Amino acid sequence: MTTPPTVLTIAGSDSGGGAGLQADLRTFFACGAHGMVAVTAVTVQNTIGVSGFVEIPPDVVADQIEAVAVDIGIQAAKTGMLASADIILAVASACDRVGIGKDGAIPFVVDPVAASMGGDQLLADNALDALRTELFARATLVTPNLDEVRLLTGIDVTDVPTQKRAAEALYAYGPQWVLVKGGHMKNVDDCMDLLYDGDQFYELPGPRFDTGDTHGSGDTLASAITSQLARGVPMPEAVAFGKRFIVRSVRDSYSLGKGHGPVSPFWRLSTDEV
Ligand SMILES: Nc1ncnc2c1ncn2[C@@H]1O[C@H](COP(=O)(O)OP(=O)(O)OP(=O)(O)O)[C@@H](O)[C@H]1O
Ligand SMILES: Cc1ncc(COP(=O)(O)O)c(N)n1
Repeated sequence: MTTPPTVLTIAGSDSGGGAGLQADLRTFFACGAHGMVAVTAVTVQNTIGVSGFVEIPPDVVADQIEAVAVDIGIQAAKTGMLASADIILAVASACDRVGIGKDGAIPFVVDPVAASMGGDQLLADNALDALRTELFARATLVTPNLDEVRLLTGIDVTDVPTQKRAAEALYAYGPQWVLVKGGHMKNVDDCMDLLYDGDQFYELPGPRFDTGDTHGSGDTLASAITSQLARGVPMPEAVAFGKRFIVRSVRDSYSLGKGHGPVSPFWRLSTDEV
């Protein structure tokens, strides 16, 4: 069998299996990629919320990245929960050593996870600066949701013009591409994500499903995009694929436990095409 593209997630574990590295690996698999993991934190989590987490020592996070890079090779990488400024610094320098990032050969998707969908904090307050200066500057693509946009830029996105202004503000931190996700936009019937390359805006419209079962939607979207970048697909097409992928996965999300159920990439295991 042909070796599939090899992709790395640098992310936290969700014991409930809905988000985090579990969602990333599930999506990589559904997209035909070989998934690898540098674990950053182990959360104690279910569908109701996150009751705690322990961080992996920063040098162990860096060692995981280097171990897979020197042996297996990485064709694209993404980040999820990074927990602390020290882990961010360790990830940034490991990325430089192995060539991950816009100045290296390996596409790098930075999903600036700050909190769970239930509002539990997953990133230390003092880590926002490191996220902006160390990771955004190295990123091929950053994929903030509207709460993360507010934390990172102070901009309250309420419509398409403010979504565009936020994309411009985030682009100033140095990523090659910015995707401002519209899942948290209030009082709208659709979910429009906006891609920006410093010059052109690309609108990615999509339906809004009336469901609370969207746990892991951000991770799933970023992982689907990463799996395409690993194949050398150009960014606008990779993001368009990711959007089609997440629309199907939210449509097929399922209820689990007493809280928010996960989005599901299982539809991709049937013979249906996106
Ligand atoms: N109810 C919904 N119906 C359809 N698409 C949705 C819905 N909610 C989110 N999405 C899509 O899912 C993706 C993730 O969006 P969102 O803005 O919710 O990011 P996120 O907050 O990082 O996700 P999460 O925290 O739930 O993992 C986007 O493409 C968004 O448009
Ligand atoms: C380990 C981990 N990583 C990421 C998320 C964000 O996902 P969501 O916003 O759907 O809760 C999470 N809850 N847990």
